[in-house]
Amino acid sequence: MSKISAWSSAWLPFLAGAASASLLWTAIYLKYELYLLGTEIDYDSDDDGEQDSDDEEPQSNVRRKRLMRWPWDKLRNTVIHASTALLHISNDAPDLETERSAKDKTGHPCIGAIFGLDVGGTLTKLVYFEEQIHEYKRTESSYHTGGLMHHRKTEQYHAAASAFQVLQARTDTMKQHDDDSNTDLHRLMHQRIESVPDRLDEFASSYNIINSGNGEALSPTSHDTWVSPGSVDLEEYEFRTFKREASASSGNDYNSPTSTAAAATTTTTATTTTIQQHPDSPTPPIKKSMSLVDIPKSNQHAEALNNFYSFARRLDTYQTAVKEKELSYYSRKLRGQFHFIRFETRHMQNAMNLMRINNFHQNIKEIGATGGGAHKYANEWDKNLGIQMAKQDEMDSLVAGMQFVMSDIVGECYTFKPNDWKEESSSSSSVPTEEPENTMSAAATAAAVNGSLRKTPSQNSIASSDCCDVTTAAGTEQYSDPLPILTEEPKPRIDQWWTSKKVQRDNVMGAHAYPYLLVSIGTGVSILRVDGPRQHERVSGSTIGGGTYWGLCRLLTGSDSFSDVLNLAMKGDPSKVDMMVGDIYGKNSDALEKIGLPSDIVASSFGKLVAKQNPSEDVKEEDLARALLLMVTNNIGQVAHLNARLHNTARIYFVGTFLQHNTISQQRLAHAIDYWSKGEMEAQFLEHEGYFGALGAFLLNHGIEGDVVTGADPHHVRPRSSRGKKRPWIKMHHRSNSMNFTEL
Ligand SMILES: Nc1ncnc2c1ncn2[C@@H]1O[C@H](COP(=O)(O)OP(=O)(O)O)[C@@H](O)[C@H]1O
Ligand SMILES: CC(C)(COP(=O)(O)O)[C@@H](O)C(=O)NCCC(=O)O
Repeated sequence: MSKISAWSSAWLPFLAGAASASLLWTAIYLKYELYLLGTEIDYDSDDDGEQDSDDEEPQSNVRRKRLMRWPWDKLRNTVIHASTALLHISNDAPDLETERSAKDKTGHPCIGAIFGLDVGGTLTKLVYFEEQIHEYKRTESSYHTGGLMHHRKTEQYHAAASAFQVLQARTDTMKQHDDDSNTDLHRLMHQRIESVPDRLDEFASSYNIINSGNGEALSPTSHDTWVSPGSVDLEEYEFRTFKREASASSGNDYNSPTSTAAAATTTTTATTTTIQQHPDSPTPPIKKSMSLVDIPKSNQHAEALNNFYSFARRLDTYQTAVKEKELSYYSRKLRGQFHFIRFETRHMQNAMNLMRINNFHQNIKEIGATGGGAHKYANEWDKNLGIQMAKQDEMDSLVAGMQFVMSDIVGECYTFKPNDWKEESSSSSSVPTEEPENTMSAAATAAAVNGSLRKTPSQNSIASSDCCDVTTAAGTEQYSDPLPILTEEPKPRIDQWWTSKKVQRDNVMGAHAYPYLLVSIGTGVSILRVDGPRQHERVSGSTIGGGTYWGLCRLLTGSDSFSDVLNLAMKGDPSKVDMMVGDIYGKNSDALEKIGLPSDIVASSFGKLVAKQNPSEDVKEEDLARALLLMVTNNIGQVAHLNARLHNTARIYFVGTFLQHNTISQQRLAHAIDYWSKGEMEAQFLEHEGYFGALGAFLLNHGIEGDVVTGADPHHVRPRSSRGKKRPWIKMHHRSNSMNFTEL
């Protein structure tokens, strides 16, 4: 004890002195820190995350401040800027050359294979593919447990799930032109959870689907609740598209991880080794992934992919880009999920910045790309991101993407019919009553997908080629007359079309599908005649397209959102600005009968404004938005109809983002084509209308094309020459709508 007191009396004064000195230093230091912190808040008080101009020549304390900046400050800037996609590439970003050489090194993850890009005049569309591991596991186990029949049944469930989700969500979103509906998302997510393949039976029972287990066709127990795909076509389809690698027959162990990798590297060549599998043949060996898409599976790749997927899942928080969740679908052919994103091309710089700030560019070496912007922006992408655009032809991509979707999704196509339109079939007990467009029930969808809706006799002229299903596609060399003669003259039904209803159409595949006219309404309009898989020609176009409408609307209305403009147009009254035939001739003129024009159709779009003292008097923005929409749409319809006549195509598919959520134009086009063709032609629309280019770029970049895309037997596609006509004039006269007289 005495020893301790002696020790403390000797050391205590020293320890106390040291402690007080350290307290003093700490106080001085803290005061200095607080001073700096105060100055630092002032330093970036505008909170813009940008360095102010006086930073160029910093004072010594400012230099010190910058070193001491709180880490969250930088983080916050990144988050804020990234979330609004307004970030400028910082000067201290990694050197692109270093990144580029890293990408070139073997083994560096390159995830560009999952993308397809379409850079258009107004919008850039991005498609990405998410391979689904669960799916092939399920497929594999279904072979072992339930056999081939069970496998086919599960395929059908899944196809139905995809179709149902897309159709249902789209039907709902069309009620309201809302880009990003959380309600839809919530509902979709709920459905998707239910459709997890591992819980397939619960999923099926939740929709009252009979799972008899004997391979019979699926049938809904209640047509009010579920969509059943046309069972026959799906079963056939299954056998036509089943792929087996050539190496499968050489006894590979498809379950071993090494063979999975080997299989993955050769999957793209599987397109040439399609084997027709008959139901009675022995259970085939199956590889781990049946996806045609070649996505390498190293850990590094998996991590890079996961990074991107989790980013993309959050993408709806970004203002400039929209992820179209209602369009996501599971591809039966490629065994994975497709997702769809778009942003305005004028925000390209921000999009590149966003990729850079999230470091995605480090893992992307090349990307399948199409559209004019794939050429225009190729150098910028290379320079800023080190990403090469693997350019795919715009029209090839469009056709490939469209035909792929039509062979992959049940119920992709639809048209509009006037409300007095009735089904032909008398067995209407199983056919639900259709409801007007925008309220199409699941039941109507179900019947439509089943192909149970029939045309009226006056529509039968095109029914023979229109209502065939995928199964009848291959093997039959029947070419119906594209423009058959009508026995009875259908009456024009102008008024009813304004409340026309959405009617599903079977996806016409194979030889019966051709020829058809494809009208792409993007910024401008391109018109193609399609004669077969990869057999198409751009026959015409029009400068009056979606860009015309949107550009003029920005001038004429105060709106700067396309969906707002569509909402305006819904409320508008075009007769406030359009001059009707009756306005010129008087209401009941006999002369009108002679020239064959009713008095209540438009004689001149916007013509009424000519006669008014003050053109804007009693005219609202919504009237302008509506009249303009009809003007542009009528013009497109007319050009399309004339081209369909010229090129002998009874079916006209209208695609392009101009039509997205744009029921007015779709109804109008359906009416216009029916009216002008006297019922001989039909306008059809597709649920993924704006994304075929991007999807096609993805597919073509993987070499997925031809019969794999279309489901058609190429031997049964009528070659162009078989029509015995060469049409050299097409190239000369119809390629462009904007005449260039000096060249003629
Ligand atoms: N959210 C939107 N923003 C801008 N335009 C839109 C939007 N939604 C639909 N559109 C219409 O779609 C057109 C672009 O269609 P799209 O097929 O993407 O063509 P492109 O490839 O030329 O950009 C626009 O000109 C406009 O009429
Ligand atoms: C030039 C285009 C092919 C570009 O396609 P888009 O981005 O408009 O979808 C298209 O705008 C177009 O075909 N315009 C009409 C040109 C004409 O036929 O006169």
